[in-house]
Parts: sequence; C-alpha cells; structure tokens
Amino acid sequence: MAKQLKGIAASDGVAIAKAYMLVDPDLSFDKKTIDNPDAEIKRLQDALDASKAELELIKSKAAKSLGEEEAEVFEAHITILSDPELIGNIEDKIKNDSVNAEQALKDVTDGFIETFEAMTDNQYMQERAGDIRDVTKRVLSHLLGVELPNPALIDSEVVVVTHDLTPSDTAQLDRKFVKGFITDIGGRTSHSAIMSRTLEIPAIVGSEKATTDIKAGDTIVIDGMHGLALVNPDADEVAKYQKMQKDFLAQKAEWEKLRDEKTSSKDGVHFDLAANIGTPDDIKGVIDNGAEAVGLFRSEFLYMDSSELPTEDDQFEAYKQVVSGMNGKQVVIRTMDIGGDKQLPYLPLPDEMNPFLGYRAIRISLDRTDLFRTQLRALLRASAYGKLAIMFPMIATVAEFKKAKAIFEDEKQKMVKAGTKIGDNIQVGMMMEIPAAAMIADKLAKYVDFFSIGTNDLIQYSFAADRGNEKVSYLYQPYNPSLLRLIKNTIDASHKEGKWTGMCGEMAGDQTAVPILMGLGLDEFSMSATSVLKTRSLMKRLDTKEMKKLADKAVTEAETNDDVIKLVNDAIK
Ligand SMILES: C=C(OP(=O)(O)O)C(=O)O
Ligand SMILES: [Mg+2]
Repeated sequence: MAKQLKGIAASDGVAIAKAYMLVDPDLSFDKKTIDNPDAEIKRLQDALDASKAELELIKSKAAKSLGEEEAEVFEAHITILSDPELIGNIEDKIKNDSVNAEQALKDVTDGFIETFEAMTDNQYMQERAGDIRDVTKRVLSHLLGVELPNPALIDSEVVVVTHDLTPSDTAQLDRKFVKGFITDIGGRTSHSAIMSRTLEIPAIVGSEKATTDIKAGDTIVIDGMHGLALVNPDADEVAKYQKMQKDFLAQKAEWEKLRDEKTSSKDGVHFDLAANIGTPDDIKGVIDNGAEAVGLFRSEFLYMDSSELPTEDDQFEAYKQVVSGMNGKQVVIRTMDIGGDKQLPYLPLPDEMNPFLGYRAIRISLDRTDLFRTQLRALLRASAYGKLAIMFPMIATVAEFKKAKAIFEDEKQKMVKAGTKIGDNIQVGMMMEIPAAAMIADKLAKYVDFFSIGTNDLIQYSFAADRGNEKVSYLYQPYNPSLLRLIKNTIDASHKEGKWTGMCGEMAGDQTAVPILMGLGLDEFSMSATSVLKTRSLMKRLDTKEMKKLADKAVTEAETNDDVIKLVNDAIK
C-alpha cells in the first residue's frame, strides 16, 4: 500500500501525475578567500549567462501560456542581469576583496536592495528591490549548481507539491500541465484553496508534510474530494483512483445537463445561484457553469494582479467587462478587500501582530478615501452597462456602513450633475462577516439594500480560529448552531425590512449546508462556479417545507457541528 497523506479537501476531482517540487532549494554557501580572481570572474560570467538563457526560455514560455503581461517580469530580470553597474561592482568586489563570486554577489546585491527598499515613497524602486532579490537567487543557484524550480517551464503533466501557494503563484499555474496540487499549510477557505476551485484543479491544502514526505518524480494521486494523497500507489490503487476519476467526470457530465435550467426546489421555490469571481476572465466559467448571477467579484484581485495602483479607467474597463459580460444578470462587486492575507506590493501596510484583525478592507477605504472614491467612480461608470450591485467588505458597525454609503452617494451625485451615464438602480449592500454586525443585523438592515454573508471570515471571527491555519482547522465549523444562529439572525432581519440576503462564503456551495440554508430562507447562494451545477441538482431534490423543519432543529435542538451533520444526513438520504 502506498504512503498516504491526509490534508484538507480543497478542490474536487482526482489527479494522478508525477510530483513537481515547487520548493526553494538550499542556497547557503561559505565565504571563501580566493587567489585567482580571473577564474572567479569567469565563474560569475558563466552563471550570469546561464541565468540569462534560462530567463529567455521562461519568458517565451510564459508569454505563450500566460500572456505577454505575465512575461514582462522576466524581461525586467534579464535587464538587471545586463546592468553594467551591478555586474561591474560584483567583479570589483571579487578582485579587491579576494572573495568568492557567491559572497561578492550577495554583498553587492544586498547593498542595492537595502538602498531601494529605503525609498519608501518610491514604489518603482521598491519593486526593483524584489526583482534584484529574485535575480540574485537565480544566479546563486547556477554558481552553486542547484536547480531552482521554474513553474513556467513545466511541460508535462504534474502534481505541484509546495509549502504554500500565494494567489499570484496559483494564477501562474498552467492548467494544461498542472493536474493537481498539495500544500503543507492553508485551510479550506484560504485564498489558494478558493483559487484552485476557480481553476478546477483538484487540490489538497494543509497536509503539513507534503514537501518533506514527497520527492520530485514520485507518482502522486490527489483525491480532492476526500483530502487524501497517495505517494507511489501500486497498480490496484491506481486503477481504483482512475475509476474514481472516471466516475467524477461522468457525474459532472450529468450535472452539465442542468446548465440552462432555473434553480428551484422540489416544491418550486426559486433560489438565485450565483458564482464568485476574482478576475473578469472568470466570467467564462460563470457562464459555462450556468450561474444566474455573479454574487461576489473580489475586486482586490485587480489590485493584486497589477504592479501599480490601477487607475479609474483600468478599473472601469474591468468592471464594465464583467457587468456587460453577464448580459443583464446581476453582478455584485465588492470594494477592495486588502489586508489580512492579501497584500499589495505598492501599498505597504504597517506590520501588525494580527493582520486579520487589523487595518484591512473597508477600514482602509474609509481612511484612504482617495483610493475608495476612485474605485466608486469606476464602479458607477460601469453600472451603465448592466445590473450592478456594490457591497462593502468587513463592515462592523452601523456608522461604518453609513460613512461608506455617504461617500458613494456623494460620488454618485457628482456624476449625475456632470451628466455621466450611470445605472438606474444600483443596490448598495454589505458583507456580513463580523459577529458584532450579525448581532445587530436588524439595525443594519434599515440602511442596506442587501446582506451577503461572508462565512469564511464570519467563521474565523466567531471561533477565533485563523482560516489559513491548518492546526486549528477543526474549528472551521459551518454547521455549528452558534454560526447558524448568526446566519438566521441576518436572514430574518433582512426579510423584516423587505431586503434580501445572499451568501458568498464557501459555505454557500457546501452540500451539507445547502439544505439548512434553504430552510433558513437564504435568497442567493454564491459559490465557486464549479459548484453551481451540483448545487442546482441537489436543490431540485429538496422540499423547502421539509428543509425549514430541518433548519429549525439544527438551530434550536442541535448542540454541535456533528449533531447537525447527522440531522442533515438523516433528512436528505
Ligand atoms: C467571501 C468572503 O470573503 P473573502 O473570502 O474574500 O474574505 C468571506 O469572508 O466569506
Ligand atoms: Mg471575507
């Protein structure tokens, strides 16, 4: 039997392929005194040439598979490698100090990095510091004769094995070759897991020891449904998982038949089934999967994908593409939710002890109203092209919502006055993701047009358990009655005021949660596009009156998360 690794099931599907280790190698070295500087300079030149050749190759591959823009960063690296000042300084150091090329390279590049990083008000130079750091790593790897992982050069089917994947790493994976991935850290609602679902790559996160227990070239099975990986499976195991893969694809084909159907329960009650997106390009997946709306566009990805603050026009183009791409179906765009695990290289945030509890999301927008107003103007302009709704992330108090809404109204009035065309009825709502806000949902409901419950954060804040930390992932308890009560409170409060409530946290597509949420009267379910059709299929089988009874029991009788799982299993099987 093969060695098994257990982790958190992050994205459905089965993958069987060779392991690709996306792990930084050991680049440590000793400082040495040398007696032949010419030979040392020759070593340096060879390493520089090899690095350049490698970067040229990566650049052309990246341009083909990921696009010209993604490839630009490699061009910047090639330019650095040809910089006479930098190279001259390293050569001088070898000659004057009689040190090995590794040491000279490090001393000189450290100096540049330090100088550039000190220019805190010069975004361009700060980014160059990051580029020099990357280039130094590459040259060092050639000097030391060790291989750096180059994901852009992957040209056969692989399972990527890595400690963690940032959203931008994930975006660089070429779906043609990357069949699955497994990480050491992360939780089901960490952003790498969410991205893996959007990209439809079977994935396991938080396995704790993938990078230590797996070696390059091992054959890996990823069972994304159960969070299980097999290392070097035997023939029987491979056959078993090939069958599971076939069954999964057959099931998917069955669900696909529901693509053009409206979503309704067995007793004919309609629910809006929407999808979450991170970039305008994700709209294709939304339409292919038959979603009826976009329930969450995480606009911060627009900021994260850029090397500088996107201008009003850049943003307008992106929002317009999404709004018009949905052909009159509703699109809910959330204003920038930066902070926590989402950072912008060009907008350095203060170092904080608890970034998830710190300066983030609407807190930044209400402080940096210049950024907020730019975004609101871009949104208002895009509203003319379809049915746009806007929501604010991380609202904790009535005062915050009122302040944000007032700024929105101010920008709107200015546009109306200037004669700019905007949409007729732009709804303005808020994310419900902070327990304090969920407790006063009745007060907030008077001011909002809608709530969208962000369970990823609502759960982490309710249970005081970091959503990205696998060590506390047992506290990700979406069915716990405590959480269900906050959800019920929110839905009921909105309905009392004649407003609607959606959910855009991962729980909305969770097949155990869906029956309860239907019973609680949730109006809109927004999830990874790839979960839409299976959810439509499930809803079709369920009767809302029965689900209401189930939800009542879950909220009032159950004591634990497990109690509720049992209630659901008994009710729908
Ligand atoms: C949808 C949510 O927002 P994000 O995952 O981007 O924090 C949430 O918190 O549930
Ligand atoms: Mg959130």
